[in-house]
Amino acid sequence: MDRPCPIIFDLDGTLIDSAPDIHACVSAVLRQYQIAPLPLARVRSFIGGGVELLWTRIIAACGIEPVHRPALIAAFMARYHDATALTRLFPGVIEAVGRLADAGHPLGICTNKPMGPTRSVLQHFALDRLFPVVVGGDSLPQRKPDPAPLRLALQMLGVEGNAPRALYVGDSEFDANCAAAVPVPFLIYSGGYRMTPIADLPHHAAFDRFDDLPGLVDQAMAL
Ligand SMILES: O=C(O)COP(=O)(O)O
Ligand SMILES: [Mg+2]
Repeated sequence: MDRPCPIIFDLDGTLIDSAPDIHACVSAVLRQYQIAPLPLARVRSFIGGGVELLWTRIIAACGIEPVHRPALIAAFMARYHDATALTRLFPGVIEAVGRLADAGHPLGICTNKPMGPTRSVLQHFALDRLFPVVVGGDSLPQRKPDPAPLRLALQMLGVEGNAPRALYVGDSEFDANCAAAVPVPFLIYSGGYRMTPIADLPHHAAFDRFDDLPGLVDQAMAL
């Protein structure tokens, strides 16, 4: 590698499979309100835009009176802030991220997940030491696909400029459109929570296995 390249990662659906924990927290809150739970796949399809959008979608899907929204979100956050029991790293994540860190690439996280649960889950998997920069869904008024959170993460890693030399790695429509708006090249992980075909999303390259990520990074940097 000639020069290190800052690499920012999305979290839910990219590094971690957190949908089972998010689903469990949602189900517990719905049960509290005597509302029938939604299947895991349905809740998974609602993840990506952060907690506010998640609950907008749940409220619409379950036909809940919008007046309950603040109480539902508060009850959800009380469970979500340290929900890690059902969350797993995607296969090969630790090895791939470790290799990129060892190669000297500055690493960061830009997620729409709020900072509380983000910090909990990074600590739980001992990933906090690998990611000196973390921007969460409540770090700024804007969330992905707005480019502001990713621009902030890049700035915190010392990257400046209108089309910075950096990479974003994510799984969803929110990530693809955010990276295109910055703009930075986007590497999409196919195993996450995306609902749109990869071909319909702006991206530089796609990967199915984290073992392939370090090689893809080298290729992207050679451009
Ligand atoms: O919490 C969400 O809805 C999405 O989080 P992500 O940005 O890490 O995918
Ligand atoms: Mg994601």
